[in-house]
Amino acid sequence: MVTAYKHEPFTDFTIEENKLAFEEALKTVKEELGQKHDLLVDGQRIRTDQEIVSTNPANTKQVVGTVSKANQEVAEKAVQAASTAFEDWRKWDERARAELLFRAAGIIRRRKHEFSAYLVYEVGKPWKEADADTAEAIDFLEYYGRQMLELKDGKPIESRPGEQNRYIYTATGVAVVIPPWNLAFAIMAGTAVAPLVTGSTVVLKPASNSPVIAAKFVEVLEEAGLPKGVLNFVPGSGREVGDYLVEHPKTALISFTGSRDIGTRILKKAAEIQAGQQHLKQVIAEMGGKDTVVVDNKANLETAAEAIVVSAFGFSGQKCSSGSRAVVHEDVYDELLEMVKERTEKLTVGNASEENVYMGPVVDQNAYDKVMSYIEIGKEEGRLITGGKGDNSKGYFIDPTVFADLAPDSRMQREEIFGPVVCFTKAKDFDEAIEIANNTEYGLTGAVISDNRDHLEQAKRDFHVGNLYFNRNCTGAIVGYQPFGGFKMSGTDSKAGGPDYLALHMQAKTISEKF
Ligand SMILES: NC(=O)c1ccc[n+]([C@@H]2O[C@H](COP(=O)([O-])OP(=O)(O)OC[C@H]3O[C@@H](n4cnc5c(N)ncnc54)[C@H](O)[C@@H]3O)[C@@H](O)[C@H]2O)c1
Ligand SMILES: N[C@@H](CCC=O)C(=O)O
Repeated sequence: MVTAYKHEPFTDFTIEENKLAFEEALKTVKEELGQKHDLLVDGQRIRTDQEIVSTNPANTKQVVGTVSKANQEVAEKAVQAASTAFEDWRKWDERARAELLFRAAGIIRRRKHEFSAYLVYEVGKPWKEADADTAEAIDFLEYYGRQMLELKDGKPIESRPGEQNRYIYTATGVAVVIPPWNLAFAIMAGTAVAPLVTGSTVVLKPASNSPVIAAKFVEVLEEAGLPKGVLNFVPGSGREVGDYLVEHPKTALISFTGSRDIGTRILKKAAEIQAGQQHLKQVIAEMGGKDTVVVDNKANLETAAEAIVVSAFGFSGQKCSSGSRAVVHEDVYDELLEMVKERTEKLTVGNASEENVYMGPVVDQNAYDKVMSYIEIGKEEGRLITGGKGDNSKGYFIDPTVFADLAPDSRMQREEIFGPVVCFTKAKDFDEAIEIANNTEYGLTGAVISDNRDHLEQAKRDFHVGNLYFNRNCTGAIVGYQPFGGFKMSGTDSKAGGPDYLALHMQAKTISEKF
């Protein structure tokens, strides 16, 4: 019997003991930084001459680790190993596969601060964000393990006298898993273990900004007892290794999380039938967002200001769920803008390894350049209220930035910026606010701050997003509580951390027997 699923609690760093424990973990991990991490193919560790050097975005001189880099030859071996291992792994008892996930969750829970400390150094996560990322990784392991136990006997269907019918789920085959760097632990771990627990084998190509945390996770799975070939770890270039894995005729399932451009490229490539391919590839693609906080005229403005600031600036706006747009009723627009400005100016920006830093850096030079160029566009399209400055002398720091008076169809209000920038647009009434909120090609998350029940009901019906929140921020979905995934160009709406997610990784089989 397993206990009922409950999400992993977040660490309260105001408790001295927790704060000291985290500082200790940061110190220990700092001493470990710079290690070399190998590829893993068919249970064999491989060290290559070519390496990915992972550095701390808050202090670019600090090397977090170097990770061997796969090429197409290694990728080929990884697919072949996964294909061979599949024949045995798919026959494992579902309970044994689920228990492996529970063991891995236990290992991570015991070393929770160590993993969070790696996230602080590798992607510049402030303490709380790093802690939440690790907690979510644990949640995915615990939740998907339990989901597999629920699905292991299939789902009930009707039988008739003399005829017994069954509906069961079977494993798919070789799964290629391509995660992003932003929820560097949670999404990487969650998207890797979902196919694993269903009996598929995995080739994991981590994001190049966060390969060290992925290498640490692979070690955990080995320690938990994962057999050789079942998970193969091949960090490498997206174009070279990513494309190769996606196109491979033995790839049966692709689980991608990342940008719209790469996601749509993968969907297209996966649809092309390769020589020797005998199946259609299943694709899960969770992509970008342009997420809106809508504020009504009858609303608690304290709640609204808090929701806008948390949604926009948590992890420096580098979440697909980040609320980069505020669409506000004209009656409360000026007052709310002033409240958001005040709150924003109180936020602390700095090296995420220090306590009480609200916002760390953005992840790399490309991200820095991209966000700074959007800030220039913002100055032309709107009115700069606060922020707007960056400093990349030591790390990639950008001030939390607020723009006002953006046209609904401006570039700032349509394109994903993926940085600490929020843009205000005025709406004459609630109907117009929802219309503006829906006017992007994305449909991932959204929030409505309103005390008007009719308007909340209207938003349920008409606000076209996969994750809709009322009277709170639009980030921070919790596994098992707020299954996550978007509409439109935000993806295939797979709802990670939800009851339907595992089924997307399997093939349903109907078995009918006459007596
Ligand atoms: N919807 C979601 O659940 C969700 C969650 C997190 C992030 N995101 C989105 O991810 C993006 C940020 O992450 P990112 O910068 O890592 O995205 P990205 O698209 O640049 O990269 C994602 C992954 O794809 C790989 N990749 C790159 N080129 C490839 C190719 N040609 N073939 C195969 N793989 C390739 C990368 O190496 C990385 O592992 C944002 O758009 C964000 O909104 C979405
Ligand atoms: N699931 C996360 C976002 C993942 C994308 O970056 C959230 O709900 O904030």
